[in-house]
Amino acid sequence: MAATDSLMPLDHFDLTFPPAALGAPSSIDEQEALRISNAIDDEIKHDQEARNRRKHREIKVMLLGQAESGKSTLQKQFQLHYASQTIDHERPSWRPIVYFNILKAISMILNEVDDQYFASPDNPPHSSSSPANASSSSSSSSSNVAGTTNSAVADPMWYAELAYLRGKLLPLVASEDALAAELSGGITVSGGRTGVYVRAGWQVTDARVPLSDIGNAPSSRSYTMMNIVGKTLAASQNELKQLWGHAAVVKLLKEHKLRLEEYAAFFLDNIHRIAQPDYLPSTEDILHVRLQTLGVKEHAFNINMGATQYSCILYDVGGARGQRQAWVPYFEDATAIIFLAPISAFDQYLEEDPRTNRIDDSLQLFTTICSNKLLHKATLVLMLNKTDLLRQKLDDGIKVRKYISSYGDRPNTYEEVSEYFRAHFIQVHKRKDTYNRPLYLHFTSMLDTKAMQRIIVNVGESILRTHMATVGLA
Ligand SMILES: Nc1nc2c(ncn2[C@@H]2O[C@H](COP(=O)(O)OP(=O)(O)OP(=O)(O)O)[C@@H](O)[C@H]2O)c(=O)[nH]1
Ligand SMILES: [Mg+2]
Repeated sequence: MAATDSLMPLDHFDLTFPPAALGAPSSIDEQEALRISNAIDDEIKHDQEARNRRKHREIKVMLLGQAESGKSTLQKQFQLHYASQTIDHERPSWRPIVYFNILKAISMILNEVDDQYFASPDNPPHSSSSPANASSSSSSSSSNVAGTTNSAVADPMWYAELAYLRGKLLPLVASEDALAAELSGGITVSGGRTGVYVRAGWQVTDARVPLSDIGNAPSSRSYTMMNIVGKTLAASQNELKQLWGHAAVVKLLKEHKLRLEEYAAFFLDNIHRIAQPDYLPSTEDILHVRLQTLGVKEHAFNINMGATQYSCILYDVGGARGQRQAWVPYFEDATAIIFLAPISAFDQYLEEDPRTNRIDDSLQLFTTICSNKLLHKATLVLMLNKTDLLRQKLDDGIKVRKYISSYGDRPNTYEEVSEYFRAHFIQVHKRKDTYNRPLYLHFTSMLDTKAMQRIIVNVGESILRTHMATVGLA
């Protein structure tokens, strides 16, 4: 019978041992084997605990929101707070991007000037001879904010003045594409209205990793290109200032026929400083720069809380519609989401879909974020951003109800409008967040460094406290 037993298929055997065999080894060798096995088990447990501890000290924060909502600017504010020395290291590499922003602004101004003043064949924009008073209109205002004109028709002198300035500035504008090509490493990406894309690696992606500074390498083509643009900028700075302060341009801005990006006024107001040969971008310059993010960029730094150091990774994403599918793979691991909604954008439409109001897009996007199952463990922080621009637009008399009819007859004041938008976002959170997470909400103006540094500490603490409670360390 024993022979039959041994022929039984193996899976019919139940391997059982008497308890004594486990608890009481019968020989010295077995005792030693058990000791080693227990030691290995302890080691594995210890490793696992260390891994868990490390994991619990790792914070992953995603910055989400539509394009131009201020995500990369917030990332720079984090960098300023937690890794400020890296900003100094990066400074030179921002110089060509500042130049590029300026070239973009000038070409937008000249395009609009052409459309508005030179569209008729009677007024071709070709004259390049210096009119006797080429700068007379412009000298009346050193900044567009201050100077205004309400004349319903163009002053006849403007045509000659604008044509002259246009001719002087054309060489500068002509270098826009070449500089873009250098910055993007020869990759052409359709730029749209904003049109500032640069190759990955130009912008620092990890605040702890030193920048491989293309712009500092004296032999590089980028460096040569940047120097050419810098010299052309220095040579045309007076004409640039005249165009920027010209009554015709002031008029277009005042009538909202010319809409410039946020950075334009700041850089053009500071043109003489930027045109210096030894120009090095200030922190304020870096915060103002517009550089569209492509894909998902990681930025790593450490946060200390009490005696514990947390390693934090910020994921800064491209916010345009075509880029949003790239966010999803990062959701499951996210400790927190900081959602940015620019509430100044009530009178703007998406570049990628000109029928969609930008506030509406932000609300829809926030709805999908609140209800996304992959994000159910993430702490939610909402920043209603660009409050400085909101105030400015309301002070300029732009009416919310013209763009958002449901706003009705409510007063067009900052307090009412900001509260109206806040209520809408809170409502979305209440309705769509089935996990009943708290919502940490802040009104922000991302360029106000003093205020932002306070908010960043506050947000960091909220995220860490919630995280510690979740992983049982509180
Ligand atoms: N005035 C003002 N400008 C801001 C504010 N926040 C951001 N900006 C400016 O808005 C522009 C766009 O900001 P970014 O941080 O590049 O926007 P983003 O969300 O990263 O955009 P994408 O990378 O395209 O998704 C930059 O020129 C910033 O300087 C703000 O609160 N007030
Ligand atoms: Mg960005």
